[in-house]
Amino acid sequence: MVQESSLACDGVVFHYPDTKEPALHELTFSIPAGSKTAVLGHNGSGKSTLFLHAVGILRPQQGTVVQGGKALSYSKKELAALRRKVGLVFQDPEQQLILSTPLEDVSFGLRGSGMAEPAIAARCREVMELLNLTDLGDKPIHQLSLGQKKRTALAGVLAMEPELILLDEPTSYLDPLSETQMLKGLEAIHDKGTTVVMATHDMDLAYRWADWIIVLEHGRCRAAGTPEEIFAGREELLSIGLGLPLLADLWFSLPASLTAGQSAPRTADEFKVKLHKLLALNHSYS
Ligand SMILES: Nc1ncnc2c1ncn2[C@@H]1O[C@H](COP(=O)(O)OP(=O)(O)OP(=O)(O)O)[C@@H](O)[C@H]1O
Repeated sequence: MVQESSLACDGVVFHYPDTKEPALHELTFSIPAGSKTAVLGHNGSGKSTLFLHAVGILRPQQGTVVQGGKALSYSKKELAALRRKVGLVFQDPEQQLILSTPLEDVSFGLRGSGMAEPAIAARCREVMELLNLTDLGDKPIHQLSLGQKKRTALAGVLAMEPELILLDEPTSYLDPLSETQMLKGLEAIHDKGTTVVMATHDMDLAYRWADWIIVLEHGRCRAAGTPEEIFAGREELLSIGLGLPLLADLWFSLPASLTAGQSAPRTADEFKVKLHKLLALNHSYS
């Protein structure tokens, strides 16, 4: 069965003015609809440039961007529809937050969509509760911490209920509690059928969170697949040059005779269960 794609690129080339190398270099990949996709890649590999193409802020000089099965044509009407369907959360919340308080900012897009005031209030309440922002609704944005600002920027995008949400480094600089709150919000929107795509340098997060992974290198797609395929072994991981997730590193450091034929565990709990089984099995043969 061919899996429906939420976002795809076919041979996309994009060169910023006055730069030597293209930022996107015949980039081709597909992100399955309904997936939780992590986009991995070194600094400068093209992740942010790709996201700007996905929302139509940048337009490829060659190739096509496909959203919901349709190649973008960049007509005014289509771009307006695209921005309702695809939400982008910037790495730096300062680029996104434009009003004075979280409540004003989160309701801004909804007001623009012509929604009635009681429905706007209910939607804002729901997303702010989901991201633990309820008590901060009227606080001046410039007094919020970075984690609170990042969650406010996400709330503004979630309120619009996009089909596809793209997040550029959503958990960078967050403490563990803020990261958990952010991931809880993403889980809730994913459960409703939204495709969630995040660019991240956090290999441990990508490893435990994603169900589809894309690896960019110099603006090209170096690898794409399920975490099991991408993180199939130490050599593959090292050849991608992005470092090993801790759990995969520990798993692959066990004797191969013990782990043969088994996929590496993706959460600490899964790791403990697999390890206990291996130890029990090994003990019964000794
Ligand atoms: N506005 C710009 N003008 C010129 N070059 C740019 C611009 N924005 C990005 N680039 C270049 O395009 C390439 C891809 O950058 P991009 O920001 O997409 O990478 P990234 O993978 O998101 O990086 P990071 O992990 O550091 O956020 C880099 O070589 C970068 O220097």
